[in-house]
Amino acid sequence: MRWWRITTARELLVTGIAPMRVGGMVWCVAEVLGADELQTALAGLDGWAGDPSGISRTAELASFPGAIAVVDRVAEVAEELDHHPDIDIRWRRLLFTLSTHSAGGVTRKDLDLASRIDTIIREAA
Ligand SMILES: C[C@H](O)[C@H](O)[C@H]1CNC2=NC(N)=NC(=O)C2=N1
Repeated sequence: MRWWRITTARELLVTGIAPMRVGGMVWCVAEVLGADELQTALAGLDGWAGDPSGISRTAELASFPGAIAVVDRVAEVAEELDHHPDIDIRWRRLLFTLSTHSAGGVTRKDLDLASRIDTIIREAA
């Protein structure tokens, strides 16, 4: 479990946990999802599978430069969200693995990032 300082309304939406105001700042806990909650959430994503310890999906792009362009775009989003995927690159095939390292498992932050990765892959196809 880990406390996140919330600076935007969007971040609040992502944690899905009741915010707490402490010393003029807003904080939320990033909590590892339960197995059932996770499976329900995975059904709304494109090709992700896994368990509360981590989720992953692959993507095959048309070319190696095409795959690297996707990685580049994912890097931008990861910086924006301050949440970073593990990425395995093999020619034009990518494997993304997500978990919240500080929480020790999959949280809403991973679901949010997964959905953003889906959009990037869809746009690249
Ligand atoms: C300080 C900063 O918020 C943390 O180091 C962030 C950066 N990106 C991260 N990404 C992931 N996947 N898990 C984390 O716990 C994490 N922590």
